[in-house]
Amino acid sequence: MLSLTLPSPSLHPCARPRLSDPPRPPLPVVVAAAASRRKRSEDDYHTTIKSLNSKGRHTPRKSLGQHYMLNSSINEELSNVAGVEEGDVVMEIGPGTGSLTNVLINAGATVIAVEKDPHMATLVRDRFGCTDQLVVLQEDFTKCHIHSHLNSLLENKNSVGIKPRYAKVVSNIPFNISTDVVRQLLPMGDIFSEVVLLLQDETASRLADCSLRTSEYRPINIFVNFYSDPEYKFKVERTNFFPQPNVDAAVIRFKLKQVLDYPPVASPKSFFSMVILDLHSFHVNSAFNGKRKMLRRSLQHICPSLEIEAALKNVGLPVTV
Ligand SMILES: C[S@@+](CC[C@H](N)C(=O)[O-])C[C@H]1O[C@@H](n2cnc3c(N)ncnc32)[C@H](O)[C@@H]1O
Repeated sequence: MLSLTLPSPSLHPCARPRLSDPPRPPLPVVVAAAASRRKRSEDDYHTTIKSLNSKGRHTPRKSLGQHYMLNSSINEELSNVAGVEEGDVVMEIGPGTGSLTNVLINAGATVIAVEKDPHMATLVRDRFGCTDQLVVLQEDFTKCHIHSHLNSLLENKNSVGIKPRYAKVVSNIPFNISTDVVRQLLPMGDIFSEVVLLLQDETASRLADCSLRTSEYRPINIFVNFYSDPEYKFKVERTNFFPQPNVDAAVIRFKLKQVLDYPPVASPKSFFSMVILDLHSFHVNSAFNGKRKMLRRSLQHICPSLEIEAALKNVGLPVTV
């Protein structure tokens, strides 16, 4: 005969002690924290599909880049690449069914998850209902006030003495907001130490592997290298997602620089106005506009050619460069 054994209530993370329970000796802080967190099991193909089929909506939304991760070892790797550990604060963009969220929580992090789709926000909230390790914000990340959300969480951690000085970002993001995410997060070295993203493979290589003085080096590379040290970590085949996208993905890590480590420019704003026209779209102007033009001509909208020539001489470049 099949017999089902219910887990002991005292093992459940939400279980409260009963009056009839015998008194327990106090646990050391680290052990107590780990014990209060029962490891939730890994997500695989079946759990992800089951979770998507729950609550009556089945079809992933293309407009929101909903390609769900089916391979929990890739989620583990994402967390490892960011070195997520007990007490960390991690921001996750687009938790979806919560498969990566689960890994981050199991690693001991407090997760602040920003999900645009109200259906998925409810799903992930319900999944982790009783934990204090998760805050779900139903918001569009590209319009989110990250500093205000993060600062209060980091301050709370600080007050109990286990504040990591910086938070981390670990996310499998919709490919269509990659540029927005990079533009928004990389200048935030004051609150994040690293940003680990699962992006379209081609985008990840373009952001991490381009070297100066090659034709692939674009304005966005100047931006990325100004604010961070990027590193392409590994490729993720498209077969790991549901529904399967038309392209492969890859994990990239950006180690964010502190303000003191930025290249020495008078102000980042005026520097970027010289090399890039529009930081929102990375449309080019200025130095990148017309690579065959002389700089003294293409930068004329910033200051007179004579001043540009003097500046070029000052750094040892020919005035016709
Ligand atoms: C590629 S799926 C990843 C889901 C989940 N993290 C996983 O690995 O299976 C992207 C998720 O981001 C959400 N999303 C799309 N656009 C968003 C935005 N602008 N802000 C926040 N979340 C967004 C989608 O609803 C979806 O849940």
